[in-house]
Amino acid sequence: MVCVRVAVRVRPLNKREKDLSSKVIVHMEGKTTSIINVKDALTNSSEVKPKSFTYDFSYDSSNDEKPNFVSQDKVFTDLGHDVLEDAFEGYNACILAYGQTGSGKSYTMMGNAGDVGLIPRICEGLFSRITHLSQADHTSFHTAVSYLEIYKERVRDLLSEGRCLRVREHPVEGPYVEGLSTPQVHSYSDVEKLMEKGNGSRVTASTAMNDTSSRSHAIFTINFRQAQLDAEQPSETTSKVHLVDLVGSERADAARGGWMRLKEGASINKSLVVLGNVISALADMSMSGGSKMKKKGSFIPYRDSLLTWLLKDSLGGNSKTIMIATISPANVNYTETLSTLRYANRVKNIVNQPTVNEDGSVKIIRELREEIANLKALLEKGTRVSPVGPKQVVSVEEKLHRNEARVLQLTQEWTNKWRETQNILRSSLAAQERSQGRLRL
Ligand SMILES: Nc1ncnc2c1ncn2[C@@H]1O[C@H](COP(=O)(O)OP(=O)(O)OP(=O)(O)O)[C@@H](O)[C@H]1O
Repeated sequence: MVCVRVAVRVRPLNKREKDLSSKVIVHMEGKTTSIINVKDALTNSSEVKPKSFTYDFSYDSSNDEKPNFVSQDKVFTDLGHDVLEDAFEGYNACILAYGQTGSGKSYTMMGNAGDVGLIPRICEGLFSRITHLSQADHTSFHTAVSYLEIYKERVRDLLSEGRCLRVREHPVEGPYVEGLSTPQVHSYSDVEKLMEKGNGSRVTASTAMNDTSSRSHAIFTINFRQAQLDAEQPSETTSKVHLVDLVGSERADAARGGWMRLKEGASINKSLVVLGNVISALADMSMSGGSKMKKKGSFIPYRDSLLTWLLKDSLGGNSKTIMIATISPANVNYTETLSTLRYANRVKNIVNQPTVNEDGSVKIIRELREEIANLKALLEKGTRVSPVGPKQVVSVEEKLHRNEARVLQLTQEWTNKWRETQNILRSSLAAQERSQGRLRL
């Protein structure tokens, strides 16, 4: 069981805030983020105390001349590296960016040209590790990505011209988007092209806080599988990495900037309200050690919005999850910033149960091998000091032979499947190279 980790990141003052002669009211020291209400400070300075919150990380990106300034690279080193580590160990991982419009969610997740964010850095890191590992041993990798947005409670496939799709639930695998494009990718440049295509399809609008404000939740997912045959012991794990840029968290308010149509506002609001409800229910449950849920028979309302339904595993389930809450440093955004800090504080209490996603037959082979080792130890003991009767030794021997035969058969089946996958991979790579004119025949 692990808690959701939370990072808070403050951006520099933007033009609008500077034009309003805004004051910087957010300060960070170590893991602590403090906020002062400037209005209070002006009326009665002696009684005003900053409100302080402690998170796993407090990132000050407000001024690159400050000694504690946190760059895109530092965010990746702290958080992105862990996500890569999780993926290679076979865990699911998720990063969610939450915050007011224009506070830096897209900057943190996607970034700007020349100053890219977590998603491109994680994908680049993934392929540089794959290249390194493929040279060192016989591991094979399969990577596919998808990119969708949820706009007005509808899922749009960003890799397929924004086609609207339905969400369904598989009895074992859980919720999924039916017909979502999940192209296989062989290199970082493959991913770059897809990201560019997807980003171009996102619904954006100009707001008072942000010239290109995203009006939807965007979920970029990496489906990653690795398989290896080491000393006749196969290993195969899969990992799903969700990288999520949520819509601005301010309340739906038609008066704010005058840009938000009511219907859009209401549905954007709805999914964030449900996300808040899910987070509250999960936080309450973990704070009461699970007893509250059992007693009240209540449930987590994942299905009340598409966002929470699709992210069910990431929130309270099988995933190592990180939330990055982005905030503005300016006094004009005091109320929104304080609400984001409180929200992030609540998320810290969510407990997840990540497990390594191991292939079913590989798991059986590993368990059988463990049992074989135990049986052998038992037999050895039996022949030396004879603690078990001869009849029992025979049954242990029989069991040992049965297990060894089963391991041999399963390993053979798995190896055939592995070789087949490698062949498919090789021919798909060759086809791609041919189509790009790189292969000289
Ligand atoms: N840490 C930062 N350093 C420098 N510039 C930043 C930082 N964070 C955000 N910005 C800039 O602020 C502007 C708004 O940021 P961004 O688009 O990431 O906000 P957002 O939270 O995704 O907003 P929305 O919800 O409206 O999509 C952009 O021009 C971005 O480049």
